[in-house]
Amino acid sequence: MYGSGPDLVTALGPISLDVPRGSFLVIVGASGCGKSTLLRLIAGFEQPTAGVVSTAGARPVPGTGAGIVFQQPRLFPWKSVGGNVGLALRYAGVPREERARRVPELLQRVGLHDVAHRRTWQLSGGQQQRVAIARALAGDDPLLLLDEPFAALDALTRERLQEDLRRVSEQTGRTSVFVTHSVEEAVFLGSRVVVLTSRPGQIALDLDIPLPRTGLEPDELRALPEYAALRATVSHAVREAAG
Ligand SMILES: Nc1ncnc2c1ncn2[C@@H]1O[C@H](COP(=O)(O)OP(=O)(O)OP(=O)(O)O)[C@@H](O)[C@H]1O
Repeated sequence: MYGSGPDLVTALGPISLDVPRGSFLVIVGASGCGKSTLLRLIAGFEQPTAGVVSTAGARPVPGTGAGIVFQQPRLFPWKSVGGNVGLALRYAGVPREERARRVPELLQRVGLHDVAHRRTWQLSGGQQQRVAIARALAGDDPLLLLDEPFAALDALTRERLQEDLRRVSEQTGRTSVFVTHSVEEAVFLGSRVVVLTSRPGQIALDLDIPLPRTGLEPDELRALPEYAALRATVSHAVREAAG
């Protein structure tokens, strides 16, 4: 709950979710249903009014244990692309020599190895969001939290970033929680999709996405009949949940 008295807002209803290590959970729901609140609870930025949140068996401590990517990349404009990633490594306590080795590695992962020396404001929106993802991966935190990271991007860039994030999540084995409005994005990225009802958000659908995580090209995956069926199921649940 937020606020009090006449300003009281119950953002989320009772929610019980267990996210196994290594899974990719996508939370979908209408605007204002509490998706970001749920993510902020997991990150430890908010405390639940009732109930318990625990990550890796302990109460989440803000700023530790999770790499976070927001809708806007929030990069440091006075630093180069590599400098932004290097700073995240420094905050994570990585020594200088190791930082020099790991910055190019992380940039390679998100397809930005050739722009390491550019200023971040010289990059496109999609490239900036790639830097934000590299930065979130830098801490080696087991958890990756992403709050509508691709919402501000054009459709083609968004698709590319979804494809790269799916690959990176497989390669790094991070446990990911990703918030979106997009059913398409949810089914493509998630190993599991949870649809929330409108506020106060509760679980309307909790669906495993048993699609192959490796071995298929993105277009092959999107062309599978099972893909279309899952998309239809989630889409139906989103419409029902919005009331
Ligand atoms: N700090 C706050 N103080 C008061 N109310 C808040 C606060 N943060 C969120 N809310 C309210 O809680 C509800 C859920 O907000 P939240 O941002 O979690 O929803 P959301 O599903 O992420 O929305 P969107 O998809 O539009 O980003 C909304 O009604 C919002 O106005």
